[in-house]
Amino acid sequence: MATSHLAGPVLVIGTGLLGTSIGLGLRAKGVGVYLQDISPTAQGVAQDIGAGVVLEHAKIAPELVVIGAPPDVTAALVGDALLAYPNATVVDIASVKGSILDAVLADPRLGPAETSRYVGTHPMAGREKSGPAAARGELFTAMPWVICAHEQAAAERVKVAESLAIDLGATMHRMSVKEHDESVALISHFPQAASSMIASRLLNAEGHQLALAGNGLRDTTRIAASDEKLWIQIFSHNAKALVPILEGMKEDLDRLINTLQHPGEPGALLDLSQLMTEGNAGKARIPGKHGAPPQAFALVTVVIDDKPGQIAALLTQIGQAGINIEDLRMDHSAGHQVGMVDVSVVPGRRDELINVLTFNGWKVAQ
Ligand SMILES: NC(=O)c1ccc[n+]([C@@H]2O[C@H](COP(=O)([O-])OP(=O)(O)OC[C@H]3O[C@@H](n4cnc5c(N)ncnc54)[C@H](O)[C@@H]3O)[C@@H](O)[C@H]2O)c1
Ligand SMILES: O=C(O)C(=O)C[C@]1(C(=O)O)C=C[C@@H](O)C=C1
Repeated sequence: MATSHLAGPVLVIGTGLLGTSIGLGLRAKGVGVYLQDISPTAQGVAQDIGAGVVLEHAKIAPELVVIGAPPDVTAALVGDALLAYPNATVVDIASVKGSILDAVLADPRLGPAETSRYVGTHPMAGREKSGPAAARGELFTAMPWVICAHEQAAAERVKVAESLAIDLGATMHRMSVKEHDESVALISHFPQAASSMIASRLLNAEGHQLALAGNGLRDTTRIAASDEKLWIQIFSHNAKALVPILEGMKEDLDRLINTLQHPGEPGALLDLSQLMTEGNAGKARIPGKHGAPPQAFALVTVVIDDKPGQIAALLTQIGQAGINIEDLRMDHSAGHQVGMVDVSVVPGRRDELINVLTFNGWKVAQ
């Protein structure tokens, strides 16, 4: 078993999607994990799938307590844990950081001895699903994990918080709560708002319109399926940072509407072209895997028969050729017994992959 930086045990309070994923990841590293949730079902399911053992009694001395509950109860749970476990480091993983730090520091039950053991953190990994059954131990691998140590946090406590991120295979980013909240407003909270707004346009769509839905719509609305209860808390806690970004979007939208109201006027096409090229440039700035510079992978589309064993056979073939798959996605062609598999590889291996697959009888769409 891989060695861990944390000695454990770790107590996870709030065993939903994130808390259970943390438990699974730590168990895979051999770290002892206790689980606690206000919902007996949530903690029972987390235990059943191997994320740790349900805490039956309060007599434990955890090295680390992770609060994995929703943002609106997080600060109170941080305070409770700092008092209940006087030697433990306590971290939270909520999607907003400033409002929680303010509430922890204002908690009348806590003095400097307690608050110095608290470190706010935020793993930038998740899913549009919630609850322990959706948890994945690998969720954090190569994903960013933000550490927002406040000014009075003790250095050794920050180190424990960082060990959690490292043990789960995440890449660490240190920043202040203000930098964090402004950053996630742009790269997480705004995309969620935009995706929800796009999907809400579909409420009155006709069946025949929706039947034409392709990847464009699916790509832009995946996170519209996210948990409403969680996101009303995230939006309201980070409203100050989110509003200026929405104002900017409003300006762009007004400009686009204006242009499209008079598409034949001089300059209109240039305006549209600018919208697209600015979007292209923004998209190209999103880093690749492991925070590496953006890298455009080459896409090879393989048409496969829609029958058992085809994908496994395709992947085996690619593996035997020694070519690493960077990304994979599959679509079914409506009404046809075929599937389209998009295989992403580094551009230098694209031609070789096409040759190997074609030689072995696979149908490559070019
Ligand atoms: N979902 C994501 O993609 C994501 C990503 C990063 C961080 N986060 C943050 O992680 C936290 C958990 O999110 P999630 O998606 O795992 O939510 P979730 O709904 O799947 O799980 C939350 C769990 O907390 C429990 N809980 C609620 N109140 C509690 C209390 N008082 N005591 C103990 N347990 C309590 C619930 O019963 C539930 O099991 C949130 O703060 C969220 O902002 C979420
Ligand atoms: O992948 C997703 O489903 C997510 O929305 C995850 C995501 C994100 O925006 O990247 C959402 C909220 C969390 O606070 C962190 C991660």
